[in-house]
Amino acid sequence: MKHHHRNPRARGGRRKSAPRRDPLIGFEATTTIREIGARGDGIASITGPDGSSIIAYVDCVLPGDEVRVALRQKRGDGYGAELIELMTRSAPASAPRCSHYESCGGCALQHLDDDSYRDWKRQKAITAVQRAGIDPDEAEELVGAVEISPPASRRRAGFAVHVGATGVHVGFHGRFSHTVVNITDCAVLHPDLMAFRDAFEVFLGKCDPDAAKAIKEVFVTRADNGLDVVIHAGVEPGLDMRQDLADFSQDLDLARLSWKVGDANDEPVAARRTPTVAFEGIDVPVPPGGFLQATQSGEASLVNAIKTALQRIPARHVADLFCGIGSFTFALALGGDRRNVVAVESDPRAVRSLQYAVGQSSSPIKVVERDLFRRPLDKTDLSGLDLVLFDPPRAGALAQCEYLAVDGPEWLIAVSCNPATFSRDIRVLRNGGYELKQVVPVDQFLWSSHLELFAVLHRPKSALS
Ligand SMILES: C[S@@+](CC[C@H](N)C(=O)[O-])C[C@H]1O[C@@H](n2cnc3c(N)ncnc32)[C@H](O)[C@@H]1O
Repeated sequence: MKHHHRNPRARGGRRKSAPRRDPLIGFEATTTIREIGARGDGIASITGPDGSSIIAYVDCVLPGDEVRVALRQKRGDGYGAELIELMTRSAPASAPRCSHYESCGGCALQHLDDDSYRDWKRQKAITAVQRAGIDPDEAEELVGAVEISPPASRRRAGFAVHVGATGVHVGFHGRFSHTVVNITDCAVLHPDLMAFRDAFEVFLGKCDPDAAKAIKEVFVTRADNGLDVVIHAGVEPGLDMRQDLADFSQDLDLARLSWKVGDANDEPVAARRTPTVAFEGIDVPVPPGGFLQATQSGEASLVNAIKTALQRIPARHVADLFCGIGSFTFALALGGDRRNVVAVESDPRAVRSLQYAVGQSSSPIKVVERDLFRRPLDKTDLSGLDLVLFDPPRAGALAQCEYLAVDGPEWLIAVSCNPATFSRDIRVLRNGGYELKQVVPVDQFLWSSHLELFAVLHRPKSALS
């Protein structure tokens, strides 16, 4: 299959402007893609000018593709390389699902057909399980089918903003550049987020350009009762901007719009109603920019997996660690039977939101503000628990897992957004006698290389004696 498709966006190998410190930047070569790597890009070896072998990471390619590439930036043990020419396509590729695929850096795997994509994600989960020390056949058996969120379902996004001589740009950063690509269509974001983006671009075009230039990013979360928007800017908004934003919020019926400068707390500029999400029918206020699972269907997959696991876990006393505003807390406390839950979280605003919802609903939940990296639950805290669920940020929960490995309860549920730290943490728990019983891969970041993992672990009481 010959293509000879010259990439129109490739910038060629001889750029005059920026001084080149690394002589390999800009070096061009022809090669064949070996495999798709963990970040979703193609991996190939090229021969450098001195005959040495260099690893190149190339976007939007398939294994077996013959390509001409130019090295653009140092990346780990190799170089991020730009596709200059797709000389031979190895297999039919899926047509791009949006008009920005080649220029926008948001998706890495749109060009895979649906089956290859599903296999790639499942294999990523299997690899993570193997890296926890489990042999390939067992890993293959443990990992279930991938639960993939549908297109147009992502409910939170951060748009980069650039206002300058080239006009107003609201979108995502391009591949190998700091340019903001004005995304006019997107196959992954919920239509409400895209409608906001379009309106915000028009709004900025009408604002005083100097005031608009201060805006760097805008984060949008789709709560159950409207959008929660946080604008990140270099300076405080002036009076005119405040008034314009209040009008804009009213026109778009936004739930809340806040403004944030640096690390300062976000200041609500238009708080028309408190954004809320419902967990097990209980409305929980969402703090500005607060964490939610990226899609509603991903959240539902995780909650279903928890409820299914609870059917065979005889738990009365449960801890929900890194609980956020309670995506799983209410399911643990109220799903099927009532259980006593201790919910632990370090973000004070998330703690206050959850506390408020617990108070309103008289749920059997105690909310504790605590930094679990510095002060993991210890032997005393863990005694009396039947089940601990932990859902840490990307860094994982190493310190907590070290305590669990020694003094943890019979059952654990691990939820992870980072397969690398998942493998490390599960390895620690297995060394403590836990057995991995089940892994469900949940894909909330369609066509990206990200993957969420849900796992159930069990340590028979006899293993401790
Ligand atoms: C991946 S989110 C999960 C939140 C919640 N389980 C959910 O599904 O909505 C990770 C949570 O860990 C919290 N977190 C981060 N570092 C923490 C720490 N050192 N101690 C306790 N919680 C922390 C974050 O604020 C965030 O709410």
